[in-house]
Amino acid sequence: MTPLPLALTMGEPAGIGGETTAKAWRALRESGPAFFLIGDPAQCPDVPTTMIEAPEQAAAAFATALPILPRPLAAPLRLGHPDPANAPAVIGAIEQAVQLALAGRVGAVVTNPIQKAVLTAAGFRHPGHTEFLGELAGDGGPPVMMLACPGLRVVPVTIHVALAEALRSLTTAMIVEQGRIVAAALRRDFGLAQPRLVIAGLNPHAGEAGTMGREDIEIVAPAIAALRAAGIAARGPLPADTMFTPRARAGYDAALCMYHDQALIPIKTLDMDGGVNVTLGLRIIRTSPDHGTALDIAGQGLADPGSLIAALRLAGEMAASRARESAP
Ligand SMILES: NC(=O)c1ccc[n+]([C@@H]2O[C@H](COP(=O)([O-])OP(=O)(O)OC[C@H]3O[C@@H](n4cnc5c(N)ncnc54)[C@H](O)[C@@H]3O)[C@@H](O)[C@H]2O)c1
Ligand SMILES: N[C@H](C(=O)O)[C@H](O)COP(=O)(O)O
Repeated sequence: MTPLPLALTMGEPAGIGGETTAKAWRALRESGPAFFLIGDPAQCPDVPTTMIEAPEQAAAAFATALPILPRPLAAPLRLGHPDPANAPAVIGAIEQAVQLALAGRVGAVVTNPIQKAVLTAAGFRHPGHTEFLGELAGDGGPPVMMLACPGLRVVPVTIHVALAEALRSLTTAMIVEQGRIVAAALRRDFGLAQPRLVIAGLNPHAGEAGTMGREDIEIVAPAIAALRAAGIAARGPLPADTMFTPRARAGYDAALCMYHDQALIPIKTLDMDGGVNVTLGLRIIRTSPDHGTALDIAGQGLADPGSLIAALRLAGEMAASRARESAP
């Protein structure tokens, strides 16, 4: 059976998404996975494109041209210069991709990066895709952000909030709920029978026995005990400064971190061009490159497509694995 195509959203049209999409199509056109762009043909002027009316037409066209399900831009495309007038198309592409995934017409949603402040200025209420997707396709719990590259998976328990707010909002219950979602996803989608989780401490030296803050004793440690009581292999709180060394990384399958940059600095430093952002805890599969819109290099031919290619490949693998699981 031919796999379902992947829906790739336009992202911020003034960013590098069009360039990396075209480069990814060139890299994957023979091997797959087949995907189509929900976007405007002006985004990809350097590759052959073909307009499709439905996802079902994408696979047959993919080897010879990049299939595009058209969503025209309201304002002319100027690379490096986002126009809020295009925000409805950017948001609409995400909504359309999710609807197609919920209807079982695409295998997964892959998102190109959005320029968050531009969407916010246009009235978008969500700080990122993760939170928006939680609203569109949540599965009863919170959406969970996991970034993955060969040899490292990280999960920021608090995501797109100011650091002061992250510290205020962190609770034992959040860590436990996300730990459960991560363990279940690693079993289901990543083939790990008994995933090993580590939990970062919040404070320097994981609080140094309470002498550098009591959060690790009062918030983080009880979460680890609860996860262990639920049969999940979890340990910590670990001092965050040493838990990403090669030796330490060999001892776990995913690291839960207490705030955004604690998780994302190590993985982007290790593998900016190969890391993939996966949203767990949804009713659909969603992946994304780990980088942003890179407005500073848009239109210069410098954008590395590696992370988008990795995101498309991982989405294809996850979709194939779920299709096998649900086959009679
Ligand atoms: N999934 C997403 O939608 C997503 C992810 C991350 C950031 N963003 C958004 O992107 C915007 C810009 O964010 P930022 O500047 O912090 O990060 P960024 O990843 O866009 O850029 C950081 C630096 O890395 C470079 N870079 C990024 N991707 C590259 C690539 N593929 N090839 C070569 N160089 C690359 C850029 O030129 C820049 O110098 C913000 O609005 C942010 O919120 C969106
Ligand atoms: N926090 C992510 C990062 O820095 O890479 C990024 O902003 C993506 O978030 P969404 O997938 O929620 O848009």
